[in-house]
Amino acid sequence: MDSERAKVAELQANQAAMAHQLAAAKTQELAQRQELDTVSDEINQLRRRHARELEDREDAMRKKEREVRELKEELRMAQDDLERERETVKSLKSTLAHQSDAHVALSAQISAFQAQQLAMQARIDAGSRNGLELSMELDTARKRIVELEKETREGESVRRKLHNMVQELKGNIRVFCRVRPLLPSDVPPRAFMTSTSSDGMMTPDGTPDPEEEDRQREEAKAQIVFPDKMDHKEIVLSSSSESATGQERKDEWMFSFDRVFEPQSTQAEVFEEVSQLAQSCTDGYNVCVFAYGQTGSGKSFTMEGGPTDATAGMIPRAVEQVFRVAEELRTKGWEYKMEGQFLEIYNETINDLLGKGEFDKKKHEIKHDPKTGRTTVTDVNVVPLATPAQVRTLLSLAQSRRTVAATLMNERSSRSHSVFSLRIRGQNTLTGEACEGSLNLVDLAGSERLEKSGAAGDKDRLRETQNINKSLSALGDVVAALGEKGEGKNDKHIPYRNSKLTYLLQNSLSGNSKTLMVLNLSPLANHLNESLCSLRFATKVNNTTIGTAKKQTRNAGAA
Ligand SMILES: Nc1ncnc2c1ncn2[C@@H]1O[C@H](COP(=O)(O)OP(=O)(O)OP(=O)(O)O)[C@@H](O)[C@H]1O
Repeated sequence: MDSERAKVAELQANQAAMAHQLAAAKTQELAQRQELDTVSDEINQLRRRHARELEDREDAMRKKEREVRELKEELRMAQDDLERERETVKSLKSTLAHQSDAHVALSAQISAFQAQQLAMQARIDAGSRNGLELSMELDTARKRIVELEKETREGESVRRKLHNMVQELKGNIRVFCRVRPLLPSDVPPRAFMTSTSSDGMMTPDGTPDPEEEDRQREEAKAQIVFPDKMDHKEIVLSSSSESATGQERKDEWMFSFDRVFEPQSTQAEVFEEVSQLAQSCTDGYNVCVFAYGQTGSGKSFTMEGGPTDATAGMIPRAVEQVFRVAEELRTKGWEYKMEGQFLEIYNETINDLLGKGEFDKKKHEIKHDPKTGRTTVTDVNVVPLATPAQVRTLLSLAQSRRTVAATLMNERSSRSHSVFSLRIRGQNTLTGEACEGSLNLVDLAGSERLEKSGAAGDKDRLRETQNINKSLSALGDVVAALGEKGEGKNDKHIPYRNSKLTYLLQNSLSGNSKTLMVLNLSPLANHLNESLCSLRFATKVNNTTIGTAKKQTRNAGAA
């Protein structure tokens, strides 16, 4: 039993020891559990910290990546900038290269200019040494210019006097004669058909025969010769006919004038002779140029002319010359004012060719001022003229209004006298001189006699022709009376009032003026008698001396 007891005691002791051990193990376990809790807390804390750190790292990583991207973008932009800069540098380098070339050239130029400047300076130095001498010479030259200007003005007065003396010596009525060329219309085409054809008019193939053409043209021409090849003053007309006894009879008529123009003469050649006269009106004279002759003889062609410069007639040429002379005289102190009028005398009635409307219904009266010698016509348009172009416009306006009617002799025959008048007033601002002249350019109506014009059967044409003949014979009477007066019959009455034409031109026909008659002749054989009548009339005019032309001067400032 004891052993049992000992064993129980031992077991109890073991049990106690084991309970003790168990308690110790429980305490240890508790401690270890607490330790485990602490460790797992620590682990959790570590995990959380680690997770936070991981997050932080990832954030940092993303930030870094963003920064890297931004840096890459910046790098790309920087590279672009760099590229551009490189390009700029390249172009700047090339500009620099050019600039340096230019610089080299400019430096060379500057050197050359410097050399020139030195040379100039040397010349200026030399010049300034002569300066005094030069200014003295300049003074002398200035004085000489003043003297020369004075001499020029005096020379101009002398020229005017001499020019007018020459005109006077030539006679104050002068006559030119101009024969117009044969025109294609003078010999109709039918006339060129040979007379050997069956009907006496046609070639076998119906074309004109050139030889026949020449022969018939020669036949159509009057026999006119110009024997005076030196001075061109003579014209001889001849005709052959059969006398009553069957013998050939040759008649010859010789006339001489101041100048005879052959058919091939140009407008410029005719104007060369007229120009001197036209110039007189700027010197204060009344100048009158008439074109006289039968219808179709070339009066309008001579006075007005054709549309080209070469064919321009006396009116446009004279007007251009007056303007040109006036401009030249401006340097000598002359200031000119010009005005123009263009009238037509038709059936003894005055028409204003510059008036309004188709036909002028106003009644115009001619007035002469005995004090100024000025002629005016009431109610007509007097146009101030400043340029030759204005005159040309005025002439074409007038031309379109001229009364034209058909006659046998010229389809657009002018049946009226046209009178273009240019009045010129001059004043010399340096010498105080003043003058007033006029230029009348008259295209007379056809001078043919009644039976020739075919007018006898037509009442209106008959009246026209009678009026034309009346005024042309009145012109002849005035010229004849002026001639008698010029020969000493001082009390001789001059019948200016017998026609509108002579009354209008009274002051331009009297002894105070210069008159030129251009006799126009047709070259046709069947106009021979008419040509002879015209030549006789012109000879009567040519033999007339009507005294000395007087210059119209007035006090400066007078109207
Ligand atoms: N010198 C010339 N050169 C060339 N053609 C001319 C010449 N003279 C006149 N003519 C021409 O002759 C024709 C008749 O001339 P113009 O009309 O000048 O005659 P006119 O005498 O004025 O006649 P009218 O009395 O009918 O006015 C016109 O066709 C004109 O062009």
